[in-house]
Amino acid sequence: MTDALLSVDEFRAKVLADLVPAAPVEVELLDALGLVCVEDVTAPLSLPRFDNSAMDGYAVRREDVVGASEDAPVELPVVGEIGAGRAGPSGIEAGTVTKIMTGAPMPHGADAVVPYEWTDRGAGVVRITQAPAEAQHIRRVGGDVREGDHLISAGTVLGPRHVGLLAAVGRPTVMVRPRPVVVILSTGSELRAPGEELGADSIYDGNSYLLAASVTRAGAVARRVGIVPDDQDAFLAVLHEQLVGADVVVTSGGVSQGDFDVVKAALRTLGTVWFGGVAMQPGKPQGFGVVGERRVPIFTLPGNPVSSYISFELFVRPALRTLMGLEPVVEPTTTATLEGAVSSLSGKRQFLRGRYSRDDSGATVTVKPVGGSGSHLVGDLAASNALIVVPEELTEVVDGAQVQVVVLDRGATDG
Ligand SMILES: Nc1nc2c(c(=O)[nH]1)N[C@H]1C(S)=C(S)[C@@H](COP(=O)(O)OP(=O)(O)OC[C@H]3O[C@@H](n4cnc5c(N)ncnc54)[C@H](O)[C@@H]3O)O[C@H]1N2
Ligand code: MOO
Repeated sequence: MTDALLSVDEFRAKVLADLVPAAPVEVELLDALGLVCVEDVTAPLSLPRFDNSAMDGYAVRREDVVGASEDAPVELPVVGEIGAGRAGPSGIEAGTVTKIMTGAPMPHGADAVVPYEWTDRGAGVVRITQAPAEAQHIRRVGGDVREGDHLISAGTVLGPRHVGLLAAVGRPTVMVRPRPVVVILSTGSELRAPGEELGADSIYDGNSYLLAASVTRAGAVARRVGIVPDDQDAFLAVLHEQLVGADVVVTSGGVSQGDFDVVKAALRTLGTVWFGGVAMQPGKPQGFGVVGERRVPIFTLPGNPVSSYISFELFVRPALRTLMGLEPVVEPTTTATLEGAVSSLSGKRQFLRGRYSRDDSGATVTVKPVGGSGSHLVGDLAASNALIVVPEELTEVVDGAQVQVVVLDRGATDG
């Protein structure tokens, strides 16, 4: 790679330049979690749908029980029972009560509810020892949401509470930006699937799992294809087969200077994928472009596991978010005090693994380096929860300095 390196920001801008949010689709409610709603949702009905009881007890006419107390209890005949969703008396006459359960519709004529605790729980005749206030324990129709109310604005990222509200007003589906389907291919003749026998020179394919889990965590759909050997024809055949229904392709490995760097060699023949270096460590060799008739975006991530993961976080994740109509991630996200000194390469943005923590007040944030800078260190990667960012111009950062950290393990909808 003799060409000048792109900066991290230049490469990310290049990746995001032509990406636009995917066309909306209608999905079932649980599939909408974490997705961007593209409709203004209004209430098709009121909540509560009808006046109903907030307590298990008796529906009464307040004027019949107004003087009730421990010293002067009122006794009234019980004319029936209304359970939530179970038919019961639709009204009560003066001088009578009906049992009523929480959520059951108020019968005509009743204007308050006396909870069981203020009575002897009588079945034929009930003894009431406390009078309810006007309309006490009645939940009014439309007291929460009125038919026609604006409930959710287009652009809202749907969380569990939105999903619950949509269901509560009877919506089985909602219009959202869909989850991109991301095909994940690991290349390397040394790779074996977990569970398979290893030869003397083979290793397990961690990357396709690392990337598939990252895709899922980002809210997209991972289609983990697994291992493709270092063979150009085999790689292109699998790629074209997998393009059906794919919105994004992510490969790992085969993009550096090696004699068997299959991804670069194969995709160069297509002429639609850029390969070059980015001024960062880990993650220098990168490729991005489009493949197939539908011009599906493809990321060719470096094979070293830490490089692959960090490249995903910096470039693929913002791309997936863009396709989903979410703001691309803005990093670094937090300033922290470095506990320990670190060194870095001049002219490259370094992303070191760290563990960051906040004190109880949340005011003091510290970050400790975890392991070294080697991009094969998956044990340390798993032990980290943040990336310490050392800017291009620095080669040393002293103990106690303020550094920028990228917080890892964010969900689909947070920054
Ligand atoms: N002469 C040069 N050699 C290398 C350079 C360079 O500039 N000049 N760059 C180095 C850097 S930096 C990186 S990063 C790697 C990237 O190499 P590739 O993308 O071609 O990846 P591979 O060679 O296929 O693999 C690198 C490394 O990662 C292991 N690997 C690959 N795939 C997986 C997987 N799915 N699961 C676990 N581990 C995987 C592979 O066995 C290698 O050890 O190139 C440097 N070399
Ligand atoms: O891009 Mo490499 O990640 O420096 O090992």
